[in-house]
Formats: sequence, structure tokens, C-alpha cells
Amino acid sequence: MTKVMTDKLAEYFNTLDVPFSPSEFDFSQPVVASRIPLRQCLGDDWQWLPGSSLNSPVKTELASIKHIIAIASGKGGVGKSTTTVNVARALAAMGAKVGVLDADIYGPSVPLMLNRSGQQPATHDGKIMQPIESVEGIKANSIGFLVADTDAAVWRGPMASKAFMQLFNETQWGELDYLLIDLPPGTGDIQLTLAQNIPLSGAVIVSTPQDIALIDAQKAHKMFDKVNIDSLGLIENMSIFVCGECGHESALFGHEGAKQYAQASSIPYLGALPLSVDIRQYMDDSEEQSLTQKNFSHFYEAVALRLAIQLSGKAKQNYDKQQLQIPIQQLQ
Ligand SMILES: Nc1ncnc2c1ncn2[C@@H]1O[C@H](COP(=O)(O)OP(=O)(O)OP(=O)(O)O)[C@@H](O)[C@H]1O
Repeated sequence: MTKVMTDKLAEYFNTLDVPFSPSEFDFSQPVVASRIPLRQCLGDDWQWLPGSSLNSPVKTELASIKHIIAIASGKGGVGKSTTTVNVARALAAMGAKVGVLDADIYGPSVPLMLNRSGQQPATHDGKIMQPIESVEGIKANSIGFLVADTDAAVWRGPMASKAFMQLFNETQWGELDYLLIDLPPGTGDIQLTLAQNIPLSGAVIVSTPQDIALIDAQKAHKMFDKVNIDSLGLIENMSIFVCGECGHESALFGHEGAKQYAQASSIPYLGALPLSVDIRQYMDDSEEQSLTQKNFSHFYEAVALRLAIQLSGKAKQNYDKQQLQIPIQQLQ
């Protein structure tokens, strides 16, 4: 992290009077995981997954989730899952009750990043799943807990959308302050299904400073705009590369492109995170859990705080299905 960034963050924290209650996590009752196949989880619905409509009804007890936030990017590989998991950790460390829904049906990485690979959600009735809980108390569900990567990778759009809605609807999330949804990259079926079926409080867009990533980030921003979902902020990830040996800084993917786009389009700019070996190692090392004490933890804490503050006076988006039914062509 550069000195400019640390100075800015220090300044930022100094100006905040953060209203958070102490942690109320109960670690005494861990969820018991049992190995159950997807077919059993989905029950009879499995039969009609491939041909199902995009407009699945919302069944989840939404009242128990205060805010649902989508983490999106136009382009793949820009650090959306990394952001989702670390912002979730930062929110949880502040005492919030947090859930993560890994909607990246085609490339779920949340199980690995939360050090929960190979686990599968328990179910008492063969349908409603108990989320998997991370060591920080984050409740998570992911297609990666249910099927082998190679199975989901070949699903067609409607099938993936249906699977996503089932993960959302048929997980017993319980009371949550924040449910973060890690979207797959792009502006396709799953993003539309989400926008049309789930009352989001808003979306966070992650991009690298690269032109090609920014063009796709703009598409994601416009998609959310068209379905009346607020973009809560834009994060510039992999902003600069700082050489671990000599400290030299290189703008591998360009410089401040996301910041400039955020300013030009009036999306709150949530900050920039360097391309850092420490972050890559932290995400890959499934044994290592604690975000605090890391040299990049302040960044995620700042994003988490900012989101929490932005959302504190905001109700969940008005959920008007009629209004949200926008034909796909208009979103392209
Ligand atoms: N700031 C960073 N510095 C170094 N490595 C990073 C950074 N952000 C993400 N990574 C690494 O880049 C890779 C891709 O990140 P991640 O899976 O979060 O991206 P994604 O946008 O969710 O990808 P996908 O499109 O596949 O869902 C991971 O190996 C992650 O550890």
C-alpha cells in the first residue's frame, strides 16, 4: 500500500464516528455439514431447471435480511470474489451479521476463499439448506458446495439462473445485516435474474484501471441503472503494482481509470487497492483467516465502513416487479 493511500485512509478513519454494536456472534453451535447431492437439495425442481423461466418467485424471508448488496464487475478476474470475501470479513469484524451468496455459478471461488472447500450444506427436509459458516461467522452458500466445478461450467443460462435463485431462496440465512452476492462477471442472465427478482440495497462494481475492464464495468453500471438499482460505489482493484524487492510502483493496468470513470459518472469512488503479492497469497492460503493485521486490511475496512454508513439510513430498494421487468434487449 502506498503512503498516499495509507495517509488518505488514516484521514478517512479520523473523520468517522462509527456507530457499530459489539459482535453478537454465536460460535458455540457450528453447522453440521453432511454430504448431499444437488439433486436431493433441489428435489423435484431439478427436473425443470433447464427450461425454467427467469422469473422465479422470491421465497426467502427477506425481512430477516437488512441489506442485500451485489458485488459486480463487467469483466472476469478483476477481483470481485476477493472483494466480496474481504468486505464480508471486515463487516463481520465490526460486529455485523454477514452472509455471502456466491452467485458465480460458472466459477465459484468463495468456498476456497473462506477455507470451506469440500464442505456441503446440511438440510433437514431435503430442500432448505443450512449455510456453511466460516471461522469469522460469515454464512455462505455457493454452487461450489454442491456440484463439481466441471458440472456447473456447462449449464446454460436459464439453468444457471434457476440454480442461483434456488441458492438464494432455499438457504436458511436467518438474521443478517448484510448479504453480499458475488455475481459472475458480465451482464447476462444471472445478473438480470438477480436485478429482477431480488430487492437489492445496491451494487458495488469492481474494476481494474484497464480500458477493457472499464468498458465492461460501465456496462454493469448501466445495467443496474436501468433496473433502478443504486451503484453504491466503484472499487479500483490491481491499481498499481509495488515491487516487493525495490518498492518501485508500476501501473500495469493503467492508472486511475476507474477513479476517473467514477467521478465522471457520479458513482461513489470507494478507493484503489494495489496488485499485491500479499493479497494473492492471503486469498490462496486457505489456512490463513484473519484479515486484521494485514497491510491491506484498512482498505477493506474502509470500504465496509463506507458501505455501512451509506446504507444505514437506506431501506432495501422498493421491490416493484412490474417496474423491474425490462426486456433484455434494452439492457444491451
Ligand atoms: N489486489 C490484488 N492483488 C493481487 N492479487 C489479487 C488482487 N485481487 C485479486 N487477486 C487475485 O486475482 C485472482 C482473481 O481474483 P477473483 O477470483 O477475486 O476475481 P473475480 O473477478 O471474482 O474472478 P471471476 O471473474 O473468475 O469470478 C485471484 O487469484 C485473487 O487472489
